[in-house]
Amino acid sequence: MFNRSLALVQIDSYRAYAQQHYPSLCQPRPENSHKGTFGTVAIVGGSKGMVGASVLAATSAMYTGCGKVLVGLNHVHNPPAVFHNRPEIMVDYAVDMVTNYHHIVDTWVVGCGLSKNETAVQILKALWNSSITQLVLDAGALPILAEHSELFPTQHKRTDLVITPHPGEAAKLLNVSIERIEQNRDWAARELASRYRAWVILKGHDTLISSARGFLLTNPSGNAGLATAGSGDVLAGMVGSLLAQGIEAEEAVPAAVWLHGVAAEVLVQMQIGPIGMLAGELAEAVRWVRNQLTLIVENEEQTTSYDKDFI
Ligand SMILES: NC(=O)C1=CN([C@@H]2O[C@H](COP(=O)(O)OP(=O)(O)OC[C@H]3O[C@@H](n4cnc5c(N)ncnc54)[C@H](O)[C@@H]3O)[C@@H](O)[C@H]2O)[C@@H](O)CC1
Ligand SMILES: Nc1ncnc2c1ncn2[C@@H]1O[C@H](COP(=O)(O)OP(=O)(O)O)[C@@H](O)[C@H]1O
Repeated sequence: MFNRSLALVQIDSYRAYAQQHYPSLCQPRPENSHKGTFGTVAIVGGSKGMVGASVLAATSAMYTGCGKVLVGLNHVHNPPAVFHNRPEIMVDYAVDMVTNYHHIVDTWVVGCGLSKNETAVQILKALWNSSITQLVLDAGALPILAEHSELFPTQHKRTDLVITPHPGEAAKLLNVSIERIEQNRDWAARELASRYRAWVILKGHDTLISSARGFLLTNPSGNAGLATAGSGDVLAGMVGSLLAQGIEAEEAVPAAVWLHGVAAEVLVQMQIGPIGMLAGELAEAVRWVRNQLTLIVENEEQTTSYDKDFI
């Protein structure tokens, strides 16, 4: 049993940091907003046995504040039971989603729980060669990119391409060892950014972010509680969500990584982790932090006292 006593969270320093670096995160919702105001994210993934990854990404996209989320499942026609307590999510077969829904989707997030097979390759190829403007490639999409480079011309015209490799995936993309990546993280992030003309989130302790032009940033937030199954899926959903909300990639990409790390820090402050922290708990903490950042605080010394009821 974890300690359910009232936890104190030092949210004010996070708010001050966000106001300086990620002001869009601090904007309260306009009174006249509607679900279309904050964009639609499509998650493509969830192959047999890994549907949970797509649910985690979709849930975190909604908790991060986008208006609508669709999930396109590879292989599984009927939404599995894991979707039953998430009726907010629109679920369809991935191939149908790519064909029929592209006009309503702002940001596509491909790869969470996606197994490598011919259908997955064709889905990614169709999206890569389409006119969609915002594409986030995570997890299962990355080995496809690495192994079928002939299908994915790097001279694309996409406005925002984001790739989110962990060191194992970066090693495959660059055809080097994981050790080489870990010893040369700056080089790896820049090389991938330049090769794919993409924003790169090179994950792990001290996550590195590279812009397509090679500008590097080391994310200051997070902890080892993030080393848990599905926390990368949560991050992918968050990146897609902030982009779909119309936040420029320059801000949205590092902001998502920072917010993800802050949510993990808040959970530790609440004595939920680092050991045993769950990706689903992380997604809920993201919602709480996101809302806290939008509050206007009159007394800067104030420390927000918060109960663990949001979990
Ligand atoms: N509930 C679910 O459905 C879940 C599905 N997941 C999905 O499972 C798929 C594959 O994930 P797996 O965990 O099996 O395999 P991964 O490809 O994530 O990891 C395979 C190997 O890569 C290396 N590696 C990973 N992270 C590293 C790091 N930070 N530093 C150094 N080496 C590292 C390790 O050797 C690791 O065993 C993804 O599509 C993912 O979305 C996972 O996210 C877990 C949860
Ligand atoms: N020791 C750590 N310190 C900080 N962040 C970590 C640590 N280990 C993992 N993370 C973060 O957790 C996430 C793990 O993502 P990933 O490896 O894709 O896992 P999964 O596939 O299970 O979702 C990444 O955002 C990564 O940066």
